[in-house]
Amino acid sequence: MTDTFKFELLGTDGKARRGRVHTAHGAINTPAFMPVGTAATVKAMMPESVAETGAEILLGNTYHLMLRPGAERIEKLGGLHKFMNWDKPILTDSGGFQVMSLAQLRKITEDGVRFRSHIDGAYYDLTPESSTEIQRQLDADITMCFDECPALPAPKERVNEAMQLSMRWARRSREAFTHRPGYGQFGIVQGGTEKDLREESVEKLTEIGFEGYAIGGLAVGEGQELMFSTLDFTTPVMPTDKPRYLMGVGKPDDLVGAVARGVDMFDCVLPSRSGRTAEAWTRRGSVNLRNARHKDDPRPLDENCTCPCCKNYSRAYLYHLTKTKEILGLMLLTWHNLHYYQELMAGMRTAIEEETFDKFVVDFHALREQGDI
Ligand SMILES: CCOC(=O)Nc1nc2cc3nc(NC)[nH]c3cc2c(=O)[nH]1
Repeated sequence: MTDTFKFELLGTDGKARRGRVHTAHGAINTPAFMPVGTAATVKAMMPESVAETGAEILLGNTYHLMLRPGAERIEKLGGLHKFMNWDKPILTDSGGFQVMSLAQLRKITEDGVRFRSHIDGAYYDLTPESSTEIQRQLDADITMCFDECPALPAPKERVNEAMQLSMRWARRSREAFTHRPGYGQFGIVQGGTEKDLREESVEKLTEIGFEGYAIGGLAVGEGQELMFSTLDFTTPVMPTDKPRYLMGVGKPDDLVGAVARGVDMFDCVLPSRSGRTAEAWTRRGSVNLRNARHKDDPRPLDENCTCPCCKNYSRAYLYHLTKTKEILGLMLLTWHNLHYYQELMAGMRTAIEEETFDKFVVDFHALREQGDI
């Protein structure tokens, strides 16, 4: 536990960074991957199992939790850590992105967003102030600013409008934030794939001052090349003494490329969602367990993986569980995928410490080109 929120930059290798974020509920080694615990659970996983994969922080979704069971209820029950039996750090999103992707009818005004719940159709408002208050009620160690993420491709004018609105909302989010030792708030850089807009957004956010800075507005359909080129001119103008968090990313090769471009933290539903759609991620690429070629295969998913799924179960068994829609299939594949993602992050942390990150990247891609998985 720590009483002050801080980021230690422990080492670098090129633009890749090795660090540690200290929060009220513990430390997070970076580069770090955050499993997504949408409705106060990482689907198909016990929290103890999530911790066993090596995860040191989880992401909670404000939009889902405000609708059900409600932030007040979770606050009364002692906060999200107690509610879901996770005593390590939690980062909550601000709800903005999920409202735009999940809610029915939504109306954006200068004040915030009015929307209808996708659950019961009731009307709700989210503003920078109410989003920040909800995240406080959840007792999030890291609170995110309320922002607007435009879908890409979009005309520069539209991207600029969304960025300027998000910067005004960032100031209101900061003013509504309750400063407590060990708790931090991250600003969210917007600006699409436009260099000048990204630079202006960083300038405006660092003027306000946050404990960390997220890169929003990406992984929204722009493709990996445009995402990487945007990172190439965005991370260099971001503060070096604060964590950088790329939201919603990504596939293993996205993570490796983004760490190489100076990103410290990630979240993505991919490993847990793939665990429920019979897709396993391995160091050699992804494996679809619905494919009949696995029916008689006695090998584990990955001989080199040390997770309970690879240590004790064959592909034939995983294929059987998939075909029969057995719950254990969801559990084992989710566990494996989250374990693999944490192994990938641990490997990158070690490579940066040893200044062998370039070799790590070469080996990472070589294994994936060998095929035969
Ligand atoms: C996780 C904290 O994010 C927020 O509070 N706002 C926000 N969330 C995003 C989530 C995203 N997921 C993806 N791809 C899967 N892209 C995203 C962008 C944002 C964003 O700009 N802003």
